[in-house]
Amino acid sequence: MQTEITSFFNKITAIYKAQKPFVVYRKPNEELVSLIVQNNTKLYELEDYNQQGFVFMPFYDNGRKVLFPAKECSTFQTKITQYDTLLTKNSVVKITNDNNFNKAKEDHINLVEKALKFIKEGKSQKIVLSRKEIIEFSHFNMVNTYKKMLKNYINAYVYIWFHPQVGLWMGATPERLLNIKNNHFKTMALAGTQPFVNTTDVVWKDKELQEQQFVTDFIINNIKNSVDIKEINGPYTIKAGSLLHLRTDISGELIHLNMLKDLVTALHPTPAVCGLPKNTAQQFILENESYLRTYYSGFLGELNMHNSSQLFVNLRCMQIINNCAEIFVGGGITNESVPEKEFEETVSKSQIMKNIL
Ligand SMILES: C=C(O[C@H]1C=CC=C(C(=O)O)[C@@H]1O)C(=O)O
Repeated sequence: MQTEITSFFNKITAIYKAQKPFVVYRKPNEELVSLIVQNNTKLYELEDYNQQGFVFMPFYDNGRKVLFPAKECSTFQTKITQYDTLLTKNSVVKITNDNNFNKAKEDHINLVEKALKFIKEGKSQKIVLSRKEIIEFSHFNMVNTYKKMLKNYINAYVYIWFHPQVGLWMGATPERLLNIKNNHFKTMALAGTQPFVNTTDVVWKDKELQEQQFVTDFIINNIKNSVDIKEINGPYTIKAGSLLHLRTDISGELIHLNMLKDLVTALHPTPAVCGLPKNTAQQFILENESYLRTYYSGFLGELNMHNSSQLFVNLRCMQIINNCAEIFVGGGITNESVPEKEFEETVSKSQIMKNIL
């Protein structure tokens, strides 16, 4: 078993060295780790939602929607039950210096204040604002970093995704966008954050309860005419690394089978990563965040594979560029937000990625 796992990880290293497009992923609370390797280096763009394969989708509609088509790919799988035996050698990390930290703090607080003014003028109810933190390291070991992510974030969707024309992304996301199997669907509203301190039995403030309710209401309102919602369960507290979030599960049945595109369009981007109203918030983000999100807060996953589609929102993620990790972190701003606290929340979120580097 151990040799099988070792050769699985050696394969990933070899494929990356050969610069072939690939994705390796493990779904939340599962043992199976899947590796999909595209047999050529072409960049295929998703043309319609009936295609089969693995999608990597941007936050903005104008970004490249990448598909690893099933018919151009080979799949390998392994089961990992014992995480303790996985090697966890450290990468050597240089921590960002204080000047960068202070500048990042000032910039983020200014951005949150601008959004707060916009919200208080009645132009929006919620805007999710993010920033990019750059960590420089002298040595990076992709596979060991991934092993640490697998081990530490059992209830997350943990992946590495690579295409030579797009780059190398890694993440451990707690948020499912959509799961469709036959005529059943499930999705979730995930928002609100506080640090995990020994217990999940915590009290949530009105700000977090409201920002999460915005997401639940948005999802229900946007899908209720095209699906039969059978169950709404929540909000309840979940642990994601060193943080807690509020989550509501929403599931039910599709009215007809060919609904994937309609549902994805109705859901993405939810107010968990964008805001309300959707277009106003997205415009605000585009005009005011000082960088382009590209694939952060987009989504990824299996499309029409094994009779199901399982898509996850790309959060708690980073892009590796040369000897740097660019870590993407954001949080929901409502009229009750305190700018300094919002910055601290992004610091806690980036720590989740830093812990495994
Ligand atoms: C936008 C992010 O998180 C979302 C998911 C959970 C909690 C969130 C929050 O409390 O703001 C965000 O909506 C991120 O991690 O970058």
